[in-house]
This record gives sequence, structure tokens and C-alpha cells, in this order.
Amino acid sequence: MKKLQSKTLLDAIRSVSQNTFNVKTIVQNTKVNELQLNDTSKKITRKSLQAGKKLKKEASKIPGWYEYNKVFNINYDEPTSSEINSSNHFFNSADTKYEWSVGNFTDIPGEKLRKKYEARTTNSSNEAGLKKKYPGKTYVPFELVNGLPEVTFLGKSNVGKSTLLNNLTTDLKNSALNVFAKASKRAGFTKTLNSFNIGNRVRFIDTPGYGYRSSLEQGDLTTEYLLHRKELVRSFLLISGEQGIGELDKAIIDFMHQNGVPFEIVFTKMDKVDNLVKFRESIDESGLLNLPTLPRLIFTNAYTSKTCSKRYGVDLLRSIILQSCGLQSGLKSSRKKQK
Ligand SMILES: Nc1nc2c(ncn2[C@@H]2O[C@H](COP(=O)(O)OP(=O)(O)OP(=O)(O)O)[C@@H](O)[C@H]2O)c(=O)[nH]1
Ligand SMILES: [Mg+2]
Repeated sequence: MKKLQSKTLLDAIRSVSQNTFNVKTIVQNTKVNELQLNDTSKKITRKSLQAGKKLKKEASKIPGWYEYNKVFNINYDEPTSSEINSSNHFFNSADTKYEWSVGNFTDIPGEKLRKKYEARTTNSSNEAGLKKKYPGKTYVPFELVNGLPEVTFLGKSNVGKSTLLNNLTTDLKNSALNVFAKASKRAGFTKTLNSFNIGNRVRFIDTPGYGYRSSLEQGDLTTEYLLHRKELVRSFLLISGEQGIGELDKAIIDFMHQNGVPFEIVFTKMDKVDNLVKFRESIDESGLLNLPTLPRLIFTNAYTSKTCSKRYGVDLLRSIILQSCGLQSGLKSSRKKQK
């Protein structure tokens, strides 16, 4: 059954992968600090005597589309400002460590061992032998019980997966973006599954983009990961706001829905959406809002280079990621960034 679904997705990829899309150069020259997601209106009132003008100016810069994070998620409670602060603190202080890149599912650390172990335990007569091999209270190898929750970022080539991943793990005061997940103007840049350990609490898995310049093997690898990786707790499907929801995105949503893969949808590059009315209509017409799984729709734009824009929605996404891993308030990273 699962095999069948995986084939359906690959067929969809095959038929859509001919499509090409424009990759526009980003030319933006505003450099400003990220706004806190805290209740800005309250802040303006409280501080109006001293810094009213400045805050009003900042509040008026919040882009119109940011409101969609409320409008399209009425079935979900918004994270509280203390949850937002706590997740910001976690990601800003947690040390992000690149761990591995693989081109084959079985090369993911632990997967070969797991397969071996599972094959052995299906035959109960092997139990005595296993106890001998892995002595102690449990005979499950350490490598298999030491997993962290994993979240993965999916989407078409060039949608901004690597860039968003960098934004999530980087404090804006630290200008060294692009250090961890490599981002590129060239579509089809990421070719492997890449793992990043965030403060020893969660792993982020960057995936190769579907579609333009991606091979079927890359699609296969991601599909296998989605279906079989036990540590995977939530997938975030990225859709470019600029390009809107395409056939391939719908095929992936269908695939995840039918196979019970829990997912949320993240709209990226919202700063590049010219016509918000059209954009909103396209969401209404897409059927996303009628999905029985009711995924969250998260609207974001990333900080893309030293000279390029400010980011919105990143702190909201940070909080949702921790929530989906069962990690939230008061969470401390066990490995901190070096100052
Ligand atoms: N304006 C704007 N540009 C963005 C944003 N996010 C990413 N980009 C740009 O889009 C391009 C592609 O970004 P990547 O992060 O490499 O995209 P990807 O999805 O990882 O691409 P593949 O690895 O090829 O699948 C880069 O030039 C980024 O700078 C955004 O929010 N706004
Ligand atoms: Mg990438």
C-alpha cells in the first residue's frame, strides 16, 4: 500500500518535473532588526511617552500578509508571547551542528543497524543471542535509543528551504547566515538529506527540492525518509508565496495525507507577493482549507543576506516546531553556541 503511494508521488514528480520557473535575483536594501512577535500594540501604548514615534513607525512596517498567520489558523491557539520568547531564546543560544549528509536512506546513521536489529527480533529464538551481544538491562543498541526528534523541510527546488533553516537557527544579531545549510540562487542546489543537530534537542533535516533540476532518486530518497524514518515527528512543506500552490505541491500534500505523515504548510518569500488579494483567493481555491488533517498555514519571509530585508514569521515557526516535538516552555539547549 505504501509502495503504491510512493509510486504515485514519483509519477506526479515525473510529470511535473519538466516545469521550469524563474529565479529572480533578490535586490533589497533595507537592513533593520527583526520585530518581536510580542503584542506590539500593547508595547506602543506602554512606551509611547518615550519612544512612541519609533515604535509606531516599526509597527506600521509589519507587512499586511502577516495577518494571515491569524486569519488562516483559527483552529489553532496562537503561541503566547512567553512561548515565543522561550523558543527564540532556545534557537538563538543553541549550538547548531552539521551532522551528516546522505544520498541513500540506508546510509542514515542507525538505519542499517535498525534493519539488522529488526530482522533479528522478528525471530524470537534469537533473543538469547541478542542479550549476549548487547548486555545490560536492554539489548537495544545505544545508537537506536539515542535518537532525537526530527523535523524535515520539504518543497520544490529553490523555494527557500535552506535559507529558512538558516534563519531558524540564527540570531539576527549574528550576521553569519548561510553557514549551516547552503543556500543558492541556483535551483536544485541541495542534493542530499542533510542533518543538523540543534542544541542536542532536535534535528533539522534539509531535503533536496522536487521539480526543476532534481532527479527521481532525490524524490525517492525523501519519500523513503517520510515513510520509514521513525524519528520524524513533523514535516514542514514549503511553498513559495511568489509562485503559489502548484500541482506538485498538491501531489505531495496528497501523498502525506494518504500515508499519515503529519505536516504543516509554510509559505516562504511572502515579501515577493505583489498581489495579496489574488494570493488569498488562490489559497481559498486551492482546497488547503478543506483538508481533513487541518495543517497549519504559516506565512514567512526570510532574511536572505547581509543587505537583504528583515524576516517575519520565523519566531512563530520556531515555536510551532518546538511544540510539534513536544518541547516548549523553559527548554534549554544542552549545547550552547560559542560566544
Ligand atoms: N526575497 C526572498 N528571497 C528568498 C527567501 N528565501 C529564500 N530566498 C532566496 O531564494 C533562493 C533559493 O533559496 P534556497 O534556500 O537555496 O532554496 P532551496 O529550497 O534550499 O533550494 P534547493 O536546495 O535548490 O531545493 C536564494 O537566492 C535565496 O536567497 C525569502 O524569504 N525572500
Ligand atoms: Mg537547499
